[in-house]
Amino acid sequence: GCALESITDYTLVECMRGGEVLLGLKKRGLGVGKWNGFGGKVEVGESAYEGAKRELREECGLEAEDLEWRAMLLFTFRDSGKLMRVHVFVADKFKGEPVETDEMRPMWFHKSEIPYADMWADDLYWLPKLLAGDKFMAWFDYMPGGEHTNKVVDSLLVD
Ligand SMILES: Nc1nc(SCCc2ccccc2)c2[nH]cnc2n1
Repeated sequence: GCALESITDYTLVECMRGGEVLLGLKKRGLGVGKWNGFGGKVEVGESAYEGAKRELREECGLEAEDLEWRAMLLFTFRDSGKLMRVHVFVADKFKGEPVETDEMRPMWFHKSEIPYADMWADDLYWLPKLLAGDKFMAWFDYMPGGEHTNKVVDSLLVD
């Protein structure tokens, strides 16, 4: 096995409105060409909560009133030895309309029409749980070929 070099904290915000979820088409960087929630690295000196609000604002201009923490996703990448710890929040109160930026092209999708074929492969395993209102932790282990095995998806009984 390879030693895991380092852990990096990221955020991911799923904005919900009347049965729809706001996704953005990533225009550059990690996950380019995939639809995803809004997020990025947690910066030194900020909390995951503050980082989530900042990334949402930077990536589509939405100002979330309050975010609810709902999941923690661990991604291990065997080829690089990197470990991503992603803090997932849901927002259903926000000001403004989403706008396209050079990072993301935002679009509302009905919960029954999520474009999983154009998203990270693991999203199929955990996004439905999030949309169902669950709180959970999950670990996805990515092999060099890009395949992943879902090691653990564990519902949390926290409130
Ligand atoms: N949905 C989803 N998101 C990510 S990274 C999310 C955090 C991030 C990182 C960098 C830029 C923007 C957002 C994933 N990684 C592996 N599977 C994944 N699924």
